[in-house]
Amino acid sequence: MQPIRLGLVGYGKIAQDQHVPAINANPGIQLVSVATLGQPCPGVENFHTLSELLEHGPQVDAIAFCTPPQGRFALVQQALAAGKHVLVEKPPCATLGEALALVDQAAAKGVSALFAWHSRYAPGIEAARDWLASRTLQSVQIDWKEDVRKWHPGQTWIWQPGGLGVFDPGINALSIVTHLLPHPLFVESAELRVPDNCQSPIAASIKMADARQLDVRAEFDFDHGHDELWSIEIRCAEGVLRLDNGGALLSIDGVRQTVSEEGEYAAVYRHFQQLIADKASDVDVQPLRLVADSFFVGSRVAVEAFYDA
Ligand SMILES: NC(=O)C1=CN([C@@H]2O[C@H](COP(=O)(O)OP(=O)(O)OC[C@H]3O[C@@H](n4cnc5c(N)ncnc54)[C@H](O)[C@@H]3O)[C@@H](O)[C@H]2O)C=CC1
Ligand SMILES: O=C1O[C@@H]([C@H](O)CO)[C@H](O)[C@H]1O
Repeated sequence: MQPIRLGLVGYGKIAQDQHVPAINANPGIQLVSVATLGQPCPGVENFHTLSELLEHGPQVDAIAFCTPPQGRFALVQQALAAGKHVLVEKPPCATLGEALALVDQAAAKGVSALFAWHSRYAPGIEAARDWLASRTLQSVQIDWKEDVRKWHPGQTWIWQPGGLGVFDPGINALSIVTHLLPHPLFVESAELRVPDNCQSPIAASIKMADARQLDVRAEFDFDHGHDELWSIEIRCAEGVLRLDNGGALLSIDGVRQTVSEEGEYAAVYRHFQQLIADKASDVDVQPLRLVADSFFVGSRVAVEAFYDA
């Protein structure tokens, strides 16, 4: 069977750190071209724009999008209009409306679309989901804290409208809990702490619940120390489940559990391959809805200016 011929748009940090290594390790996918405004990708044909890639590059079956969320909607629409399958990094778009439009447009074109909530593919997630399925949930505590200087060095887009600020990593935690919990969540209140020189928050506290009043709290911090804290603790009547290191580690009542050995992005691309084979899509917008609602109801607290350097 011929490998999927893949184009990629936005050869930046995550494309270099995760996407290209995962693609190169998957014999069923071949990266053939890149469109990017930054440094070119070795070993493939490079272009500055998606239009040039589509018009002058080698034939592609699918396109992966690793650009910032601002402006991504028009790019993905262009790929869908050309009949390409699409894999879209999180968050899928800068707004909920754009994401919902992509869902409809992919279905109308009959191509496969994947909103790549990469944290849902962390090694401990499916084992956690299986354990929780028969448990009585009591409360959820999310602590998602990292250093933006380490994970987004010099990326000014993240502080601009549509860049989400601390919700850029925080949405990963929301993608996990919306995958693990049985009922939809609603934002009850939020506090967004916005630096004087930024358009998006550097920290946030969010209170959520489901229709059965499950108490779900989240603390996000983008100005955390060098050692990340990416943890979710779910207290149940039968015991306490804890995901650490972004879902890579799973413990139940303090006992470490056996988890998958597959990395997040290897699993993302294996899932994309399967969706194309099944002529299906996986385009959940719940995490983005919770972010949008946090911005709707969140109180703003001005905090001191943030400087990357
Ligand atoms: N930095 C990280 O650790 C992670 C980032 N992500 C997500 O991946 C996306 C990208 O993030 P990063 O790679 O960190 O950003 P980045 O700023 O390092 O890379 C973005 C790339 O897109 C290119 N670009 C921008 N507009 C373009 C356009 N119109 N056409 C072609 N290329 C264009 C830029 O030249 C740059 O190379 C974001 O949505 C982010 O949430 C996901 C997981 C981890
Ligand atoms: O999606 C994201 O993940 C974190 C970090 O790379 C941990 O995986 C990053 O801040 C955010 O964009």
